[in-house]
Amino acid sequence: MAKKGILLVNLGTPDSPSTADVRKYLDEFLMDGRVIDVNPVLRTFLVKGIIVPFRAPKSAKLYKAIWDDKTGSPLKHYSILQQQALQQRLGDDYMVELAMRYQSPSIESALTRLKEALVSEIQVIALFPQYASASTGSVHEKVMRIVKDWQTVPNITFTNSFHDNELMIETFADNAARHQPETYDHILFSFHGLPQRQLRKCDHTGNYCLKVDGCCNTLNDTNKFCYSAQSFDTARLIAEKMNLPKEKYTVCFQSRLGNDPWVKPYTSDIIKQMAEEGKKRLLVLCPAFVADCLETVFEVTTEYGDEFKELGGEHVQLVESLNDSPKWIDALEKMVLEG
Ligand SMILES: C=CC1=C(C)c2cc3[nH]c(cc4nc(cc5[nH]c(cc1n2)c(C)c5CCC(=O)O)C(CCC(=O)O)=C4C)c(C)c3C=C
Ligand SMILES: [Fe+2]
Ligand SMILES: [Fe+2]
Repeated sequence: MAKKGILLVNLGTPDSPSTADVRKYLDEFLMDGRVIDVNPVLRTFLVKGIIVPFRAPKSAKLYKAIWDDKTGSPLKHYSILQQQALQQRLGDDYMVELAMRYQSPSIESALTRLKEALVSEIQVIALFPQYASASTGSVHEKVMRIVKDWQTVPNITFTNSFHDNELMIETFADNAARHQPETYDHILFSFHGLPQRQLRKCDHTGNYCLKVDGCCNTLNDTNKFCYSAQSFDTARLIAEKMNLPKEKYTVCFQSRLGNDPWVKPYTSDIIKQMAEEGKKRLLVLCPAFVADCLETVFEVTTEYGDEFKELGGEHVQLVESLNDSPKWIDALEKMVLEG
């Protein structure tokens, strides 16, 4: 019997923390028209002329700080563990491949392996809980661009988002519980940021996102594909699971790039506000990521940790991501079995 193919795709990471490899990674990532969504001439000028030359040496230092001698990039390491654990769970009727949207292993190589194994169908799971054109949308576009040249295109399904997946929500809550949240002054749900322009572009009505007061603080039929609305909803569900009252947590957005306005509130502003309010200990969950990576390990623990201490705070504690927690693998298994 033909196997069913599963393609797990995460964002990607440099092949090594050398400046040359980080430059190559940033170049491929930021030249994606769904990431830096301006016209191609301006994008080429901004990315190749300004952002990459200045950012690559700085980012290489950050990657060196999180690079493990044996396992390399945390993002790739945990992604491999997730793929292996899911393959083991699903058994021989399935073939689970891992790809990265940028750098390696490439989506093209993973799809070729599935094609050569003559899988009966392919389920693509972009490993981003909340939908954004710059993440999930880009993975789906890339897959479609590759298979359009195949003579035989098998049945392919795409998982658009899984921001409210129950087992995923439980895993984040379980991970937080191990840190005794009651011993912290406040809990932050810090999501990866996105330019505001990209939220507006995903609003098919053109008059809701960032136009109506509190537009995306709750999820509804109009904003159900909005990255910000899905993020607020993920945070609400984890908070409910943790029995957190509303006043005990704040949703915020980290990792800005460039000078355009990004989704608010910014994590850096909230860190400052927390210090001004005399809060000393912060517990931070990052539910936009299914694996620990530069944005969690370095940005939250080191950058925000140092910033908070300089402002009078005492400690910023990161809650580890889903990584290879058995319950998260249960969640992936269920996504596959329920199609
Ligand atoms: C959670 C999903 C992600 C979205 C949406 C996203 C959008 C987005 N990102 C940038 C710029 C950068 N992101 C970087 C790292 C990074 N981003 C994500 C996920 C999303 N990005 C992950 C998982 C990572 C970590 C990768 C790793 O190797 O650990 C970086 C590189 C790091 C750095 O140089 O600081 C950049 C740059 C933009 C512009 C954007 C939306 C427009
Ligand atoms: Fe990013
Ligand atoms: Fe929105």
